This record gives sequence, structure tokens and C-alpha cells, in this order.
Amino acid sequence: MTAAPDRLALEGIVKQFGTFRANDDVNLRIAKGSIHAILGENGAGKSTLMNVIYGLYEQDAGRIISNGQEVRITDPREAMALGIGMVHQHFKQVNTMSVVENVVLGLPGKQILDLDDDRRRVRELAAELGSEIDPDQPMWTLPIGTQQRVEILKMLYRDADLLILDEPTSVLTPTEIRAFFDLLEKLRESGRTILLITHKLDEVMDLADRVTVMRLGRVEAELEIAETNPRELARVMVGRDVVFDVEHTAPKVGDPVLEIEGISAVDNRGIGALDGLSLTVRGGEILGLVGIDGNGQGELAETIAGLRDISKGRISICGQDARGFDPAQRKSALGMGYVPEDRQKVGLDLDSDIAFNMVLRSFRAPPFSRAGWINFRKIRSHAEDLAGRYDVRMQNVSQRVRDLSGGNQQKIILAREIEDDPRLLVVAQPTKGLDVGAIEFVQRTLLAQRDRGTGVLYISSELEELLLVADRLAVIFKGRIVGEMPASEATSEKLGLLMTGKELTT
Ligand SMILES: Nc1ncnc2c1ncn2[C@@H]1O[C@H](COP(=O)(O)OP(=O)(O)OP(=O)(O)O)[C@@H](O)[C@H]1O
Repeated sequence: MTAAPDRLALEGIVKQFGTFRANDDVNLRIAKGSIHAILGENGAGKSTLMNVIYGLYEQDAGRIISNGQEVRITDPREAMALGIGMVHQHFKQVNTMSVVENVVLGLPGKQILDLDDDRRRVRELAAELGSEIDPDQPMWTLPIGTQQRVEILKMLYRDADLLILDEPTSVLTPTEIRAFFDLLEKLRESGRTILLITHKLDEVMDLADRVTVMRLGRVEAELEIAETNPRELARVMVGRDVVFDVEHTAPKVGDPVLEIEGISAVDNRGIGALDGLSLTVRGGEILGLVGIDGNGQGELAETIAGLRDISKGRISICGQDARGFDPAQRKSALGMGYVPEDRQKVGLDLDSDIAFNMVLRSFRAPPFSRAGWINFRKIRSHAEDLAGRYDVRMQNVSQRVRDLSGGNQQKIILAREIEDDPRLLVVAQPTKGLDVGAIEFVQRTLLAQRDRGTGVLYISSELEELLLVADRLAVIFKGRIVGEMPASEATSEKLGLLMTGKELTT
């Protein structure tokens, strides 16, 4: 059997930001018709490398070879002309437009008035991928999984045969993930090539043919999937053994720190999202909130944080009615910490530096300010201490947060919210985008915080993660809590039934 030719090869790629080398002599060969995964800890240089391939950055040194020809890619249009397409984590779509309008959007010389041929082509491509898509459906009415398919369709429509997918499953529900895996298999069968960035080792093991592991901007290893295993991948990635388990002692449960009684709220579209929901979290315990995404988890976190109004019911934080406390006061006066799901929009000031983001809501109070004077030295040393302990990969604390890798941005929010020693901590998808080493660290830190008496509401779509960390589990379905149980009595089967609205028989 002859080996498949390279669809893309990189030779000695260097990309610097100032004097910092985010990619340092990267060599990579991606076989045509394969699924090639890129793994690496937060800040290893994966996104930077993909941006070089897609023409968003130009390399400082090195060669890119596409289908055997050396090429220069200085903007995404040139990448597309070479058949290279990229699907970002945050889709670049216009929600008010239809599927077909989104697909043709930006095509040079395209008239949006006559779309009959385009409709046909969208249907054909969707069928080729094993799905049905109505080209006239408005984008905003589609579930995230289908919106992602439209992004992929958009690339195929432009004849891309090498698709770069940046953490594609991080936005999907478990059911959507299964469908997405089938889609990738179909793309591979059709001879297309996939470059997959992910932090999920089991995805790499299930899907990829080969994997490249990056570390500190360099290629640490390139392995055949058939010849490796998750433990080896984790070890190569973070440079040490990862335990994949946390020691979980019995909780010492105290008084309630969050009492929610019969609250109702609507989502951004004005549709009911919370429907008379009640829930209690006590100090010293981790309550895991389980549910299929879109059942009100996001809205619940926002109402507790004071970012969304409730139409009915009552929320008490540490024994006080939370009404009348804005988000900043819920932190300062009620002792609440909040790690939002959408860190870029809610949790960070991207254009400020790391030091300021570490004290985003506390810089006006001692020890960071006294009598109206801000103590910058104190803010800096505080940030240096936290960044060191939370292993934020950065150049220094004056670096702009926008320029950090996604995982390192998340570590800043976690550090800030946990280190304030809140009495109630609400964390929504806290490990999203984190590498396996960082996930282990976050879980241990949350358990340690619990042992100091903090009550934690841990919202996650990762069932395994909740079963590992939580003391108690509550299941949310259609905006209500439909079941609660100690984690020791929970099984994936029981939770699975409740999550889909079914009753337990025993
Ligand atoms: N525009 C920029 N200016 C300065 N430094 C940058 C810039 N973009 C990225 N970096 C730095 O380059 C390094 C690599 O970042 P990159 O986003 O490629 O990592 P990553 O492997 O994709 O990480 P993650 O898994 O967290 O997404 C990081 O240390 C980051 O701070």
C-alpha cells in the first residue's frame, strides 16, 4: 500500500509576537483524506498555527506546501482559493438571514436575489453529509449543531477540501456530538482532509488517524492513533502524568448559601426558559447541575448573577433577598463568585491587561485602593501571584488579555473568582477549553474551596466531570428541576432518563 500524498505540509514554521515565539520551528505533514488531530496544552500554539495556515497571520519563517506546491497565504481568501477552509468556535453568521443567504454571503459578484441554484446546491451538499437542511430557514431558528453544519457547508460550497475545525464539539450537546462524528467520517470517506483541534482525548482516539502534540510552540510528538492511548497523549501534552481522578472526601455541609424558590424567566428571544424552578445550595457542598444544553442552565446562572430579571419567585444569597443587588454588589456585598460560560463577553475586559482583569470588580476597594488612590504595585503583585498559582501561560501581567490563548483567559476568571473566597460560587462550564492538566487543577481547586465552606453550583454538560466532582446532583429539564440525588447514588442511566424528561421507575 502506498502512503497517501500530503494534502498540506509545514516546514520550520516560526510565528513571533514581539520576541515571543508562539510557533517555534513547527513541522507537520497532513495526509490527504485523513483526520489529523492537533493536541496541546493551553497556550501551546495550536490556534496560532491554524491562523498561519488560514492566512490570518503570516509566518516569520518557514514554508507552507499545499498539494505539493509551496504557497504563500497572506489572507483567508487566498487560503480558500487553495481549498483551505476554517470553522471557528464562534460562527461568523448573520442570524437574521436564511441558511442559503449565509452560505453565499461574501461570495464575489453574488446577487442575493436569485438563489435557486444555490438552494439546490445547499440541499445536495447537505444530503451528501447525510442531513436535510431547509435552505430558507432563518439561521436563528436552528439548533447550534445545525448552525455548525451550515458553517461546514459554507466551506464545501467554496470547494474547500481541507477543513480546519477549532474545538468543534465544545458547543455541541452529546446527541449533536454523535451526529457530528458521523459527519466527519463522511467527509473523510469523500476524500476530504480534516485538521481537528481539540482538548478531548477520547475524541482524538475515536476519530483521528494521526495526532500531533504541541508543547511550548513546538511539535512534541507525532503519533499514529492505533499506536497510542489517552494516558500517553496526556503525558506528552503536559509533560507529566495526569491522574484523571480527584480525591473526593465527604462534604461538611453548612447553612444554605443559595435558596431559589419558584423562579421564572424568559430567554433572549422572550420565550420561557425557567418555569418555577427551585433549588438550594448549602455551604461546603458542590451541587452539580445536569441537563441537556438549552434547558435553562444559562438563564439560571444569569438570574443568580443578577444579569437577567425574574418574573416570579425569589432568590436569596447567603440569607439575603438578592433583589436590588446588581451583579457587582452580589459579589461585594453578598459574597458571590461567578464564572460565566461566555468568558469573552461577560467575564473579561479583553483590551485591558491581565493584572487589571484579576481585580476587575475589586480594584476600588482595599488593599488595591485606599482613599481614592489605586495601588498599581499591589495589583501587579497580586496578579503575579495568582497567575503563578493558576499556571496562566503569559509573557507578563501587563499583557493584554485578548492576546492570551482561550484556555488561559478562562484560568484568569477562575483565579479571580475563586481567590476572592466567595461563600457562593456559581461556575458555568468551568473547564470548557481547558487542557487535561488544567481541568485536573480546576477540579482540585473547587473541591478545596468547598472544604473551606464555599457552596458551589457547578453547571456543566460534561456528565463524567459532574459525577467526579459533585456531592449532589440536580437535573434540569425545560426550566425546572426534575430530580435531585446524592452523587453516590447517581448513574449515567438514571441521569440520562431525567435529562430527557422521563420519570425514574424505582
Ligand atoms: N496576538 C498576540 N499577541 C501576543 N501574544 C499572542 C497573540 N496571540 C497568541 N499569543 C500567545 O501565543 C501563545 C499561543 O497561543 P495560542 O492561542 O496559539 O494557544 P493554543 O494552543 O491555541 O491555546 P488554547 O488551547 O488555550 O486555545 C500564547 O502564549 C498566547 O498568549
